[in-house]
This record gives sequence, C-alpha cells and structure tokens, in this order.
Amino acid sequence: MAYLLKMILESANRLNSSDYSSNSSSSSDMNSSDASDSDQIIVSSTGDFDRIPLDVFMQILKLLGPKEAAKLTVICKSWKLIVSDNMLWISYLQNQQDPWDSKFFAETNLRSGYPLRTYPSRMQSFMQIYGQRAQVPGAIIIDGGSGYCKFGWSKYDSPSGRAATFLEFGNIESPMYSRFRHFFATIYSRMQVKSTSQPTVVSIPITQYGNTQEDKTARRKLKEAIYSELFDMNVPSVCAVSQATLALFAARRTSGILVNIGFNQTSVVPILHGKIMHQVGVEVLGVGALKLTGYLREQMHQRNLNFSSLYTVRTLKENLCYVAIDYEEELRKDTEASYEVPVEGWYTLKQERFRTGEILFQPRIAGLSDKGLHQAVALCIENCHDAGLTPDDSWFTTVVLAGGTACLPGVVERLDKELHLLLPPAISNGIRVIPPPYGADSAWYGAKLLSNLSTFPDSWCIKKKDFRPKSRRNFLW
Ligand SMILES: Nc1ncnc2c1ncn2[C@@H]1O[C@H](COP(=O)(O)OP(=O)(O)OP(=O)(O)O)[C@@H](O)[C@H]1O
Repeated sequence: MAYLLKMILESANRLNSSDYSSNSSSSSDMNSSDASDSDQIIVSSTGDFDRIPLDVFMQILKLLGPKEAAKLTVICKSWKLIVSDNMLWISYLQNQQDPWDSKFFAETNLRSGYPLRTYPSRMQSFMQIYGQRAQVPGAIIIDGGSGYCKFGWSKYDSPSGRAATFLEFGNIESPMYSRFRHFFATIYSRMQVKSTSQPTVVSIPITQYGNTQEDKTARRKLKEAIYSELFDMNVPSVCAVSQATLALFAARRTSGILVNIGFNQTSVVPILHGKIMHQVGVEVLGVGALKLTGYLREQMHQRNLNFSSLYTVRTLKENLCYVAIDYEEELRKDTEASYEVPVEGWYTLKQERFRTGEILFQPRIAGLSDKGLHQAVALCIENCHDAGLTPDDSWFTTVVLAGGTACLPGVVERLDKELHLLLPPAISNGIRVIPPPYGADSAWYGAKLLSNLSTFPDSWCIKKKDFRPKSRRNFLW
C-alpha cells in the first residue's frame, strides 16, 4: 500500500512540476474542475494502475487525502474521472468534524439562499463543494435570545460564549439603536475580533407575530435596524434570519412547525420552504423558561426549601425536573429524587419534579390563563391544514422543538401523545415531534450551517453597498 501511495504521489508530482503546473493549485482545481472540461489530455487509461481494482484504488485515494487527490486530477482524463468521484469527496467531507447529515442537508437545500431551491438536479460535484467550503471565510454568529445570548465563530464546534441578555445588554426585545450598538460591540469585544474582519450572521428574535400591515412594518424595521447598526460598524456583509427558521434548519428541515419554548414565552411557528407563514398564524403562549423557574421557586417556598439565589432553582429545574407522560398517574407515584447544587448543598424534590414542567401543558396549575402547548400546536396544525398552501399536508406534520426548556425529559413524548389525542387521525397519523436538535443552541447551529455553506457569504449575506433601508434611522425605537 505504501508503495502504491508513493508511486501515485510521484506521478502526480512529476506532472505537477511539468507543463501542467501553471494551472494546478489544489483549491482552484477543486473549484474549476469538472469531469467534462479536461479536453487537453485525453488518455483512456491510468496506465499500470489499471491493474488495481477500483475499490482498492479508492481506498488509496482516501488515504492520500483531499489535497493530494486534487493534484492527481491533472495527470490525465482517466485519473480526473476517478478522482472526481462523488463518493470519494463525500468520504472526505464525512471525515471532517461537523456531522455529514447536516452538511449534506445544507448543501442540497440551502445553497441558493432565498428563495430556497432543492438540488441535486443541478448540483455541483462534491469535489467542487469540498473546495469551495475550504475557502469559505466563516462568520461571527450572534443568536441574541431574550434570556441568553449565544455567540461564537462558525468554524468552532459550539458557541464560544453565552451571556445573560437581560443582565448584560438590557432587554433587546425593545431594540433601540444604542442598545443594539452596545450589544454587538460587547460581543465583538468578548470574542476579541474586529467587526470589520468577518461576515456576521444574526438571529432575528421571534417577535411581531401577526399579519397586519403594522406587524409587517415592525418586522421590517427590526431587520433594517440590525443591518443598519452592523453596517455602521463596518461589518463587511450581514445575514439576519429568524431564530425560528435557523432552529428549523438545525433540525435539517426547511418546512415544519417550529415550537420554541423560549425565555419569556413559547412560540409556535409554521415555516414553509424556510419562510415563516404569518398568514397562517404564529401561536404565542405566555409560558416560558422564566415561568417554570418561578413556579418551581414558589413550590420550594411552600415546602420551606431554602436557597440563596435563583441559580439554585434553575439548576434543580435543569437536573431534576421532567414532564410526565400521564400527569394524574404520576401524582400517585413516588417521584422523590435529590441533587447536589454546588456550594448550596443537597436538595430533594418530590412532585415538584413534574409539576413544574406540567405548566407547559396545564398553565392553570400556576394560575395562568394561556392555552396548553399541545392545544397551541394542534391549532397551528389545523390552521396550516385549512390554509391549503401545498397539495399535500406533509410540510406541517413535522413538529420541531427548540429552546432550553424543550430539553426537559418527557416533553417530546407528552406533546406527541397529546397531539394524537387532540387531532383527527387523518392529520395526526403523520405527525412527528422532533427533540431540540442542539438544545438551547439550536438557532446558533442553524446559523453555523449557513455560514459554512460552499456558497457563503454571497448566497445569504447582504453587503453594505447593496443595503437600501426603506426608512434608515427613522424608526420608532
Ligand atoms: N436541560 C434543561 N432542562 C430544562 N431547562 C433547561 C435546560 N437547559 C436549559 N434550560 C433552560 O432554558 C432557559 C434558556 O433557554 P434559551 O436559551 O432557549 O432562551 P432564549 O434563547 O434566551 O429565549 P428566547 O428563545 O425567548 O429568545 C433557561 O431558563 C434554562 O434554565
């Protein structure tokens, strides 16, 4: 094997250093090569290598790695055909750190930007895609949740920082220019990057849900404010996409119902081909992470369980609480369990463990008048059905959860069960509830998919010179 590798490399190097070398830089080859465009050298075989079975040949190429393999395309047409094999480049992409499924989803569904177009009829070869991805500059990703902001560099595995939005930046749900500026400037400074250095991808909060002209104007202004502020900071190109859409992309879907159990509220968002269907209706519930923490705190007070900060309550919620599949039955069980909170010590919870999450489905337990989560999702599904936007119903039968609270054990199963009970079988049979793809960081990961696309930034970002706000600076906030 080592001998074969050596022979291949030698023959490639010989040819690379001869006449062909002028146009053989590995990355440009990868970008420009196409199985049909090498007319200069027409050789019908790979010479002595013809005797090697193709699968062995492929194994050798896999061992050589993408850089060396790319050089081999200049040897002759036969080599080029073999080396351009999609499966070979797929295997190189699979060997990289990000999950292959997500990369494949992104390259086949998100390459075009809006409007989304699904390939692969006009798909480029994976060799070209590999080369283009290698050259993508990457981006700063900022997902400014109303409770917690997640930020980081798109080429990293996960967000490099998280910050409590309400403590550090004020409430960005009422975004004034100065708040935006302070918010973005703080993040760039935390990341120790210049705003001018990279494109920035920002999640747009799920606000202004309605379909009135006022709602549309408010949404447009919010988006324009984000772009304006970042361009004022000389960010070279900017992409702002809804937090809900990004979370759906993270689940490798472009259509479905995205249920974000957020910090202050829960939003049920119908999305078709990456666009929020405001005309169908976004359902909003006043129950979110903060209410769950508050309700657990109340129950702990009632049982005289002392704690010095809300951090303790939150930690217990995240580590002991769950959602029961059958609430009444759970009340009859012994559900006692303990957890040690650093510094504070051991705590034992009983029914609080499942009563806390139950307010998602029965808000009245905590004195709230909202609909239950399952009722809001069922209503959204029925609205999608009635709207008849597509010939079949498949787009809205996938329900994707997002947000930290959606990580509570049992939420997926309970929602699935309740939806099957509420909806007629004709609709409920196809329903599938999907857990949050990356927990509280789902939107951040959706933005990461966009930022590493072979077509990024051109397909998704706007450059400063192309930005034409309708009402620059003339905003209400
Ligand atoms: N495993 C878990 N179980 C239960 N709750 C969790 C878990 N992980 C995180 N959370 C809760 O999720 C909340 C933060 O959620 P998230 O980061 O999705 O909010 P956000 O993005 O700021 O909200 P929004 O979507 O409204 O902007 C916190 O209250 C945290 O306690």
